[in-house]
Amino acid sequence: MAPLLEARGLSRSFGHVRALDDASFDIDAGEVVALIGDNGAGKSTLVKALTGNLAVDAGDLYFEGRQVTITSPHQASEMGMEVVYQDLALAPHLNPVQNMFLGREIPRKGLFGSLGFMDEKQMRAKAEAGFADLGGTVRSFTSPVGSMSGGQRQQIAIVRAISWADKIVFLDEPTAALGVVQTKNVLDTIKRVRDKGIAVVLISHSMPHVLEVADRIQVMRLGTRVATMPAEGTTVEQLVGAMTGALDSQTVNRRNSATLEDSAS
Ligand SMILES: Nc1ncnc2c1ncn2[C@@H]1O[C@H](COP(=O)(O)OP(=O)(O)OP(=O)(O)O)[C@@H](O)[C@H]1O
Repeated sequence: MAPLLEARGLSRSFGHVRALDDASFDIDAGEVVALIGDNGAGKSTLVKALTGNLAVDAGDLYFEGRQVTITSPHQASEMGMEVVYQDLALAPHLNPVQNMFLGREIPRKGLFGSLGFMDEKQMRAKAEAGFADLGGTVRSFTSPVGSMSGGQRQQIAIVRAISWADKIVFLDEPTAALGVVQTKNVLDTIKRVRDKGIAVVLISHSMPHVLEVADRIQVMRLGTRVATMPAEGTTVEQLVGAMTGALDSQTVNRRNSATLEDSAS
């Protein structure tokens, strides 16, 4: 069966920097694929190219087996794909329900048709169902999200994304700057998203998190995919080796061990 989303030979340069250099990618429905690579390897650029946020110089995209051109984030949304960026793009003064429907309010039908108001009751019910479904730990639907913890905000952003995306959610460093308990909650949320049949693309620098939650790992180096491996049976040392190019040498040298320490902390 064809992958849900596949990229072949994507290239994109910024001046003399080849951010993507013949890069490939693929993900199946209901699969968690981690995208790893050193700083500047091209992970964010690849996600932008896959979700209509960046035009490529060359390469082809296939969605559910059909060749497609995705020219805007709106088009990606319509196809069932959402991106959760590191800044989460939540409005801090609004509550989780209002954030979930920001820009997508459900109009209330009145005697004279849509009056342009949000149907608060309907939105709240949908939001609560979304959170209950994912077993999230968000306790208040009425407090501003700015008053909530980083882990809760991350979960709100994920629930918002999957409320609108039924095919693929892209998460850019969702556990960065989170504590142990909050990280666990977010990783559990990712697993439940996968269990709903929604594919998850996870950009992460944390190898332990990647190994815990991903089904498959795609390694990028210098703008291209250099390795794809199943998470099961793969070690942090092998991932670091693939990222740095040391895998073939079978030796994890001192520098890699240091990188390992950094990423595991
Ligand atoms: N808009 C841009 N203008 C110029 N150069 C860019 C632009 N976007 C990305 N690049 C360059 O492309 C390369 C790949 O960047 P990208 O952000 O995709 O890497 P990354 O793997 O996501 O890195 P990180 O882990 O640090 O976020 C880098 O050398 C970066 O400086």
